[in-house]
Amino acid sequence: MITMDDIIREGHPTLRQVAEEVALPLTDEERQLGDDMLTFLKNSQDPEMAEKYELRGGVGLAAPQLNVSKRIIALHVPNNDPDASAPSLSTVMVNPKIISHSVQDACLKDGEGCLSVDRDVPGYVVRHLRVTVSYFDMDGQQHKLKLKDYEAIVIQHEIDHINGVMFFDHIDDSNPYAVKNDVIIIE
Ligand SMILES: CC(C)(C)[C@H](NC(=O)Nc1cc(F)cc(F)c1)C(=O)N(CC(=O)NO)CC1CCCC1
Ligand SMILES: [Zn+2]
Repeated sequence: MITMDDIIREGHPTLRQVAEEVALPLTDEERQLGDDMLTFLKNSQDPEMAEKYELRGGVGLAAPQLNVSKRIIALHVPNNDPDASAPSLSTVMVNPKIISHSVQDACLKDGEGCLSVDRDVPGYVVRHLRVTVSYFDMDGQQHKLKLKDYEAIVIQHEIDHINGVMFFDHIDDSNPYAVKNDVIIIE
């Protein structure tokens, strides 16, 4: 199973590479990797597993964070209302691509962190409020998905990783909380 020891940290060159497109059908190894990535996210959000294996609660993970420079990401975004059983978004995406996005930008009120970054980097990370993403699932089926708000932020953070971009690259160091007039601030 994947633990925090398998996640490479800021400074590792693989985090700055543009990851390779994945040929379809996936090899068994690539399929196993996708499964393991999604399982890590589920484990990280399970209080017992997170405590037992010292996992940081994660909502998204990209293969380059496991030192695998391939365009595979996993997302496991819990549903806002706690009693809803199903998460709002739980999937592995192969060769994900943003095919359109809103003019409207947004950022998380509390800024962002990263499983590969062991320090706090304050500031607003301005992203698109809404995105339309094309991707393949692990069976090779193509999907087109419209996401907004927090889910859109998460997927943009993960797609950045397969392009060698880190969240703090988007922060204006001279004024970390600078926002152009109409950026939606997501609570
Ligand atoms: C870096 C970390 C703080 C662990 C961040 N989690 C998070 O922001 N909140 C969170 C965690 C949960 F488990 C359940 C929940 F509803 C919310 C995260 O997983 N990522 C993913 C990452 O580092 N991917 O490479 C960073 C987030 C910043 C904005 C979107 C993803
Ligand atoms: Zn990250």
